[in-house]
Formats: sequence, structure tokens, C-alpha cells
Amino acid sequence: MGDDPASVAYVRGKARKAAEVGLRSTVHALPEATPQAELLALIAQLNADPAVHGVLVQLPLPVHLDPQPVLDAVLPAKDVDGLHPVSTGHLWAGQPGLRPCTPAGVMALLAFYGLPVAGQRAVIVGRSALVGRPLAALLLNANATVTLAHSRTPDLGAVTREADLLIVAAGRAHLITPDMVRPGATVIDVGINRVPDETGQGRLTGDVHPGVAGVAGALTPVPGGVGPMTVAQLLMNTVLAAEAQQAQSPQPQTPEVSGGLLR
Ligand SMILES: NC(=O)C1=CN([C@@H]2O[C@H](COP(=O)(O)OP(=O)(O)OC[C@H]3O[C@@H](n4cnc5c(N)ncnc54)[C@H](OP(=O)(O)O)[C@@H]3O)[C@@H](O)[C@H]2O)C=CC1
Ligand SMILES: Nc1nc(=O)c2c([nH]1)NC[C@@H]1CN(c3ccc(C(=O)N[C@@H](CCC(=O)O)C(=O)O)cc3)C=[N+]21
Repeated sequence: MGDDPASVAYVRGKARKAAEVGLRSTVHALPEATPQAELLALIAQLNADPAVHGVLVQLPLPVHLDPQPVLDAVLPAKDVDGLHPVSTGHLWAGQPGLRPCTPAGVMALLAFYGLPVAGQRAVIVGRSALVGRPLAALLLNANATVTLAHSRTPDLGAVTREADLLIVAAGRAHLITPDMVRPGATVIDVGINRVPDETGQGRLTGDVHPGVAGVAGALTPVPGGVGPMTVAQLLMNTVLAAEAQQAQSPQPQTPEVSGGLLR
């Protein structure tokens, strides 16, 4: 529902990639004014459909809808977004389960490039249920020392300069400037912001100022960084959920630490 630019980018990317790998996907585009009961009825119908192995409710929802009961309505076995409280509980307890796609994608990216996590000082800017919080749990499970910063953090730069591993998910274009980054640090830019450009269409840019490339040891681009990893992890979660449903095993066996994609 709605036309949030990051959400639109996600819907486009995953429909394309699902088709590419041979997963069937259906977009249910609901009018802005759809009542909550109607949305819940659709989720119940998808929960009950044996041909559907994964259900993802795009966020943000329009303001008249309360997101928590909607996310809670998704059958935990089909929770490929990893946002159901059952999935959250598994994550924080360090148990196998479906992991939120963006945090899991960040972990897979770090593993792929051989960037260390255990023993590193990780600072996350942003504490949303979608990115910051679950990423804190994954990094903690992987033995990083984790700090969560947010809009009420005084002197953000003093906190981010402590980081060996800096992950930014604030939704503020170019919030992180070169002076806020320790030389050689690994910087992961999760932000997807649409900013005005010459074409009038607007272009996508991250939460990290381009000048940080001159300071960081490694920096992910936007677009072409965490976004595609999120899509890849969603496909991975869908396969894991389908396998678990077909085996009628109670629990998808997600590999930990690597984030899932590499094993
Ligand atoms: N690449 C990808 O795959 C994905 C990208 N995104 C993008 O990542 C960004 C974050 O998304 P999401 O977590 O959903 O966003 P939310 O708006 O839900 O959360 C933003 C977080 O950043 C904090 N924040 C905002 N401004 C500042 C600031 N000036 N200084 C410090 N902290 C700040 C907020 O603090 P507080 O809690 O105090 O309000 C909040 O915790 C967005 O750009 C989004 O589009 C999101 C999901 C996936
Ligand atoms: N329930 C829910 N789960 C989410 O995980 C979720 C969500 N709602 N709402 C929106 C945000 C944002 N998000 C993106 C994922 C991938 C790209 C992506 O693939 N971006 C590409 C393509 C950009 C382009 O279109 O040019 C890139 O960055 O290179 C973008 C954004 C997931 N989110």
C-alpha cells in the first residue's frame, strides 16, 4: 500500500529477481483507503493457501492502519520478512528462525567480503524494528560489541567515530559525513532516499555522504549495495520457509552468522 520510494524500489526489485530464479510472486496492490479488516482478510486467505509459502506486508502502511496487528497476522511459518514476534523471539534467543531480510543481507555482505565481525565495535544508526533492532541481534549473535544510536543520541559523531563497523539506517540523506567516521572503518549504508536531480524524476542516494569513501576502509554503494542483498535474502527465506512447510518441520533451519546466503 502507498508509494514510499524505498518500498516502490523493493517491490520492483523482488518481482524481477523472483521471476529470474523461478519463484512465483504476486503483488497485491491495495488502495490507500483499504480498511484494516480487509487487509487482515487477505492475509488470512494467503495464510490458508497451500500454494503460498511466504507472505510479506510492505511497510510503511498508510497512517490509518496499525502495523503491529497486521504483522502479527502473518502465519509465522510464512513470515519471510522475519518481522513476526515469533521470528523476533527466535532471533533474540539465538535460535534458528526466519531473519529480517535487510539485516541478514548486511551479515551476508560482510561474510562475502571477509570483513570481521566477532570482537569488532559495531555502531548502528537507527533502531527500527525493520533494520536497526534485528541487525543488533544478528551482530550480537556474531560476537560484535553493539551500540544502537538514534535521533535522541547526543553528539552522534562521537559515537560513530568509535565504530570499527558502522551501519547506517536512519533514512536521512548524507547524514554521515567524513568527520564522523574512523579512518579504515567498514561503513554499510542501508539508507534509500530519493533526492531531486536534473531529470525531475529524483535519484536514490544513501545516508552516507560520498566523501566518506575517502576515509572508510570499505563502503557500500547506494544503489547496488544493501538493497539487492535484501532481495536475495527474501528469496532465500522463501526457499527456507517452503522447505520447512513441505517437510512439516516446525522450524526453518536458517544458518546463523553468515546471515544465511553463504551456506
Ligand atoms: N537497503 C534496504 O534494503 C533497506 C533500506 N531501508 C532504508 O533505510 C532507512 C531506514 O529505514 P527504517 O529503519 O525503516 O526507518 P525508520 O524511519 O523506521 O527509522 C529510522 C531510524 O533512524 C533514526 N534517525 C533518524 N534521524 C536520525 C538522526 N538525524 N540521527 C540519528 N538517528 C536518526 C530514528 O531515530 P528514532 O527512533 O529516535 O526516531 C530511527 O530509529 C530508510 O532510508 C529506508 O528507506 C529500509 C529497509 C531496507
Ligand atoms: N515489510 C517490509 N520489509 C522490507 O524489507 C522493506 C519494506 N517493508 N519496505 C521498504 C523497505 C525498503 N526496502 C528495500 C529493499 C531493496 C531495495 C533495492 O533492491 N534497491 C535497489 C534498487 C534501487 C532502484 O530501484 O534503482 C538498490 O538499492 O540497488 C530497496 C529498498 C525493503 N524494505
